Amino acid sequence: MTINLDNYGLTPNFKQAATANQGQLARVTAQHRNLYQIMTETGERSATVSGKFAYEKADVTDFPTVGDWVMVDLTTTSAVIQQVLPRQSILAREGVGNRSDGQLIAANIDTIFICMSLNADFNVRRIERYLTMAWDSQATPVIVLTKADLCADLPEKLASLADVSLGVDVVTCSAKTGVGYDEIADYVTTGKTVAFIGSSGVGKSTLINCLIGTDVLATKTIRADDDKGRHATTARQLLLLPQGGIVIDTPGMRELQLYTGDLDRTFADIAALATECKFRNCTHTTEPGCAVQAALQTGQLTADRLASYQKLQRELTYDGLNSREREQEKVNRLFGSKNAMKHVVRQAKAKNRRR
Ligand SMILES: Nc1nc2c(ncn2[C@@H]2O[C@H](COP(=O)(O)OP(=O)(O)OP(=O)(O)O)[C@@H](O)[C@H]2O)c(=O)[nH]1
Ligand SMILES: [Zn+2]
Repeated sequence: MTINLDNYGLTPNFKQAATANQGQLARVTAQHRNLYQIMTETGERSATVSGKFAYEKADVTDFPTVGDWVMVDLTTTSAVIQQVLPRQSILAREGVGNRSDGQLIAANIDTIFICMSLNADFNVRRIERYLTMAWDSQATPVIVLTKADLCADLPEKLASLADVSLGVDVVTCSAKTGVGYDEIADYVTTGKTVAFIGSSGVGKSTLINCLIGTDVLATKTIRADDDKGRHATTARQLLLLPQGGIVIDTPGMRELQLYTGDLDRTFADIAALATECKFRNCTHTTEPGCAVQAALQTGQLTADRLASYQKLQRELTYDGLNSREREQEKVNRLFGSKNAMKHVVRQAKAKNRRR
């Protein structure tokens, strides 16, 4: 059996990168802890990483994830992954517990569909968070508004989104009426890899099933009283669509949290205003000559959007820092710097002595 890896998203860039390495090219289609499923030119295989690889790679982000292009040794009884080719895009989430490193969700995605339903789930601020993450992954985001059939005020919702979507395509769809599905399918052409993110129950499985043409993924009716029942999809998957195109759908994809983000891209309006501020390190709070505050006064910028920007900025500053650095960052935020804090502490002590 010969598999045409082009259908699995192989591009000239990855082919080129592969020539510099030994072994066969393959794409990771699933991951179950340390065991990987890979698609090679001769079919699907199970694989593990080489001992050398595991020994040399310190960071979890160095290990393969679904969507990665890898170099494998297929001459041994069980296939061995020796190298991960440089990624064109990578989606990651915040580390669990006290691990500060990220957890990889998927690699080499072309388009990320940010799904949000037009009824209860609709939340412009949440779209902002997803957009920040999507831009940071290097994949192109597309906003998909689902369940249009349940929405009575579409023009208002679209208007409220306009300030946030900034150049991002917005597709409105409904599984009930079929509207918008062709538009979504247009992004998923042969060799293109896509992923769907968004809250539980917004209709991601419904969309994917529609693209596949069968009910490969079980859609779930949400029951508020049964939290466990909602996470029925367990295996990591990379699915080839019958009409061409690839969908990556992993459990991690479904519960994305903000890990890193390209704030200036998501908030291009605020970034542009900030260049007009008098001080280059302006925090846009109380500084004189602040263009962001000025825009707030004129109504050009809403207080909600600025608050959302500042909240994300705080989260991003804390991300990637260890606990001591986080503490330092809090001190900086409260007192400006450690010296300033010492100054405050000295003053307080002096004041106590005077009493
Ligand atoms: N009215 C309406 N219902 C929809 C639409 N799309 C999906 N649903 C329903 O919404 C429910 C949840 O859909 P799913 O596709 O399972 O949602 P999901 O985003 O995959 O959920 P998770 O797997 O938990 O992440 C199901 O009962 C679907 O039938 C739509 O366009 N209109
Ligand atoms: Zn400012």
